[in-house]
Amino acid sequence: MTLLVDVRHRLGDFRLDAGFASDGGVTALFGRSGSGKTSLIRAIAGLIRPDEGRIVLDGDVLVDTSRDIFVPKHRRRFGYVFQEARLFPHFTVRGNLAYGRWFAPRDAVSDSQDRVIELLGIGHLLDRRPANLSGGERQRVAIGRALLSAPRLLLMDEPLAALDEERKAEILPYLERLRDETKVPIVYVSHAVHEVARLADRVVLMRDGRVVATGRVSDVLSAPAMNSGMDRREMGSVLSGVTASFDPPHRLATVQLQSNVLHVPNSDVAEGAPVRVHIPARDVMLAIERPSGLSALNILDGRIETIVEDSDGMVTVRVDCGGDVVHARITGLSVERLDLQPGKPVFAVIKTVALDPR
Ligand SMILES: Nc1ncnc2c1ncn2[C@@H]1O[C@H](COP(=O)(O)OP(=O)(O)OP(=O)(O)O)[C@@H](O)[C@H]1O
Repeated sequence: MTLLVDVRHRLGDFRLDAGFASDGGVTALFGRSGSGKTSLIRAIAGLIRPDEGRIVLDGDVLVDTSRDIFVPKHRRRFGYVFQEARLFPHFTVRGNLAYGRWFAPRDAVSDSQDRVIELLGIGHLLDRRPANLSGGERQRVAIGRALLSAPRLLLMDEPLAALDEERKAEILPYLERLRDETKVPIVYVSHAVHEVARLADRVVLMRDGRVVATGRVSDVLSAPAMNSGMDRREMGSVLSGVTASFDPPHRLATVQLQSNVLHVPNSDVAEGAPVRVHIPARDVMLAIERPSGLSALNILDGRIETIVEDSDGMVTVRVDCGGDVVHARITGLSVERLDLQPGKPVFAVIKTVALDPR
């Protein structure tokens, strides 16, 4: 699968001038409110006809303004999941799913209904109407309906934004299964760094209608790329590892990184499963001696690579912990007091609660 997007479009005073390429998996359009994520995904969906540009999926030209090509929305065969589920209130869940299926072309190879129902855990809800579902359940049905239309591409615009934290946590594992167990490529709009860190393969970071960075999650969500488009408080590091063991009584997984291990809470992931851990830089402290008597479970030894001063008086320190890069946001005063400088060995103390398993 190859998706090429390159569009320019004016909306009142706002100018969208953005492009990216994706070769499958989950591509997150990420950025602050008003950066143009929704406008860009609407252009991909065919809900906006761009002033200029091209959109090509697997060689199929959907938009090419120079040749006056614009394939209308209903002929693109994309699934769309919005912030709110938009189910048909008078249909049961079964009826809503059947509606999705009805749109699938006869010759389309789609996941079977049973498979989709199982994947999203909605088998016990089939006879209910949307009014009798929780927000998270409604959203799972909306995703099921979109999947059953055999989409070539699934577009998801802040699908979790309307849900409370508990519902978000409930639905995220289903989105992970969707990513891992179906072949449908996904473009996923979000302004929540944790969600993107967990779900996305690639990130397209947007600001003021433009793409300011694009690449692997671990590269784009780390400082300093984040500086260019995100709230500094959200800066962090994304580390990839493998679950080495799981301790059910304490609900703690041990994650093997390149040369360190991390203890990650609230995770019932299987041993051997790949995991991705997002560590907000503000939740990392630095020490020049190995601390003892601390409640923090994760203390990694490393060496300072760079120290970057931010305009707000805070400092971002990049620490190489045996091949994994961890960023710490600390005060300039701490840098002076501890005499921190590139090359100096340090210990990165990570509040365990800050870790989020993939
Ligand atoms: N039809 C329109 N006419 C004029 N301005 C518009 C129109 N649609 C969007 N905009 C403006 O374009 C900018 C980008 O909006 P967009 O919804 O794409 O951003 P976003 O990154 O998705 O934001 P959010 O996370 O808040 O949804 C905003 O400033 C918005 O006010």
